[in-house]
This record gives sequence, structure tokens and C-alpha cells, in this order.
Amino acid sequence: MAEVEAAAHAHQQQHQQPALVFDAARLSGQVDIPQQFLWPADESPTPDAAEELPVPLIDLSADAEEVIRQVGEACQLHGFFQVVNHGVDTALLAEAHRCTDAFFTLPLAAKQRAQRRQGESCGYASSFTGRFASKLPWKETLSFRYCCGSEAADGGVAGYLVEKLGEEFRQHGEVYGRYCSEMSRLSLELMEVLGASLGVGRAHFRRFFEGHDSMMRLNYYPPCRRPYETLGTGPHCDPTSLTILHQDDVGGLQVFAGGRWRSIRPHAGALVVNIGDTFMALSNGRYRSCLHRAVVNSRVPRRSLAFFLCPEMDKVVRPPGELVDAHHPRAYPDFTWRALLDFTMRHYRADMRTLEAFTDWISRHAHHAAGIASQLN
Ligand SMILES: C=C1C[C@]23C[C@@]1(O)CC[C@H]2[C@@]12CC[C@H](O)[C@@](C)(C(=O)O1)[C@H]2[C@@H]3C(=O)O
Ligand SMILES: O=C(O)CCC(=O)C(=O)O
Ligand SMILES: [Fe+2]
Repeated sequence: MAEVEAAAHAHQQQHQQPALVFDAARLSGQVDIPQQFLWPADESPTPDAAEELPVPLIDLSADAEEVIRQVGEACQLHGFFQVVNHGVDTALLAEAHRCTDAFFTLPLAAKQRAQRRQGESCGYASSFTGRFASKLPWKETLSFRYCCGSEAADGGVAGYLVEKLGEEFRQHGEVYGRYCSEMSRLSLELMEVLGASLGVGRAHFRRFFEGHDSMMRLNYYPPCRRPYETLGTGPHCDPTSLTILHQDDVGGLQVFAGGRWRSIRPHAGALVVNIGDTFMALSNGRYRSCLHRAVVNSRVPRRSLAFFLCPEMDKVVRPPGELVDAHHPRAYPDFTWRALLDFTMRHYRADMRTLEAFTDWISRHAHHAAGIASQLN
């Protein structure tokens, strides 16, 4: 069994506790919550509303040079920006949120039909109770794969939902399938902008991500009576390449920038985009993957829809030659997304140091740990 999951399991056995289940319908109303959900004081959110982070709202229909400049500036600073006029129908956004509500308000047993199995990244996870022994996130998630190279036009999304939840979820699966296709289109467009802003041309990263093997995660944060001692999503950098997030109007996303936590206020119709660790490596460290988290509140549930662009599993992650020179030596070794995903699923709880820890791990465990069959750099 993998270390992080084994830790939770061993902890439960050692203390003779029954396996912890995050039954949101029950826990939401309780003041007395299991200690596994309580975060240490130095990591928990402060009651004073975090000040807002000024994240540029980039109009994708504006002048191309201006878009490239704004994206480049944000990515060098903290790696977060928002986009409007992105071409994603607001009715589709609303529909995806409705389907998300319908799923998470089902009885626990019905959601558990899609239970994520140990070592897998897809399926229903109620707070990762089987995976971590402490600092549990106050949320439920449903994750599935969107495979751009798949024969199915929807990347296999509807088929997955029907397989796990039954025929009555086909229509929801089709909605998420359309949503993912739109995210796929938008993320490839953004890859062109990122390539242009890094001076390697529009085609480079678009080509790299053609046939991508991505992931969609629906996050559902129930209200919590102890919002200043819990966290919806703990501090982490996304290990993936590019994240496109749509948050509802509740608010809760915070970014650690300029030495403090600041919030990204919801903006109707806007999508929040951030650079992940894998793109930070592809840009040879030029663009930043930034620490972020989600806080919860005592009043209302919060939803967010996250699309994580990921390369094909065995594609070698290596920056283009133009980004490597005497002043900019290689910041990270070659690796595959399969190896980094495996590292975060089995050996390391994602945080702000994931990429450094992964680099150390590769150097300590021979180069096959990077997923590269024949070359070391
Ligand atoms: C509280 C947490 C949520 C998270 C696990 C974590 O401890 C901090 C990292 C988060 C992260 C980031 C990478 C993956 O997206 C994820 C599924 C994981 O394994 O670690 C998430 C977890 C999450 O989103 O709930
Ligand atoms: O819900 C949010 O606003 C953030 C979620 C997140 O960071 C993630 O799913 O990786
Ligand atoms: Fe994230």
C-alpha cells in the first residue's frame, strides 16, 4: 500500500477506530467534529476576511498582443489570472453546476457507488478519509478522466458516469462531456498564448498537449460550524499543467502571494486559470505554480469545477531549447506525467514543494523513477 494511504490506515488500526466517513449531511450541523478535520493554528484561516488579490481579468477577444502581454505578466508574478469572453456558454456553466448539486445532495450510499479506490485518482472521495490521517479537507469530490485522444467525442466522460452510477446519469455525463470539450478547446488556445508569451511560438505547447490526458474534478464544500479551524482544500500547488476553475458565487479560493493569503473574488462568467507544476517545469521555471487553498464557511455550500490539463502519460516533460541557456540552466530533470502523478498519489501529499521533492526523489531512486526509460540529462 502506498505510504500516504498506508499512514491513514495504520493510524486507524493503531487507535482501534472505525474507518472515518465524511457524511456531510450529518457533520455540517455539528460543532463537535472529528479531530482529523482540525488544522493547526498556523495553517488555519484567520477570521478577518482575506484581502483581495488583484488578478487580471483578461478579455480573450481583445487584441492578441495585449492578451499575450497580460498572460505573461501574471504567469511570472504568481501564475493566476482570470479570463472572460472565453467562448464557453454561460448556460453550460450553469448546467454543470446544477448537475454537481444534484450529485452531491444524493444520500451518501448513492455517491459511494462511484467510490474512488485506493491508488486511483478518479471517482468519489469524501474528504480523502482513507488516504490521510490528519488535516483532512472539508469537502467531497467527484473526479473523472477526459482523454482527448479517446475515440469518444466526449473523452469517455459519459461512459464513465454511466458505468459507475447507472444509466440515469447519462445526461449528466453528457453535460460534463461538453464542459470538458470546451475546457480542452480553451486550454489548447491558452497554450498558444503561453507559447507566444514565452517566445517559443504559438504552436509549441499546443502541439505538446494535443492528445492530452486530462482530469475534471467537481469540488463540493458543505458548510462547517468551525470554519476557522478547517480547510476545504489544503495549501497546495497543482501538480498538473494548467487549471481552469469555475467557482460559484460563494467565494473561498485563496492564493498565497506577496507573503500572505489573499482571496480571488468570484466574478460571474469568468474562469480562473493557474499554472501547475508540470507547466512550471515545461517553462524551465519561468512561469510560476503558486500555492493556493480553499476556505469554507458556516452558512452555505460552495461548489467549484476544476479542469486539470495534463500531458499524455508517457510524454517526456522537457522545456524547449529556447528556454535553456547559460543564464537559465535546466531547473528540473526530464520526467513523465505518469511518474509525477504516481508520486503525488503514493508518496507525497501535494504542497508548495512537490516539484522539488519529486526532483530529490528521482535523484535518490535512479532515473526510472522519472518514468524515462533510456535517458538521463
Ligand atoms: C487538503 C488537501 C486537498 C488535496 C490534498 C491536500 O492535503 C492538499 C493537496 C490537495 C491535492 C492537490 C493535488 C491533487 O489535486 C489532490 C487530489 C491531491 O492529491 O492533493 C488534491 C487534494 C484535494 O484537492 O482535495
Ligand atoms: O475550490 C477551489 O476554489 C480550489 C480547488 C483546488 O485548488 C483544486 O481542486 O485543486
Ligand atoms: Fe488546486
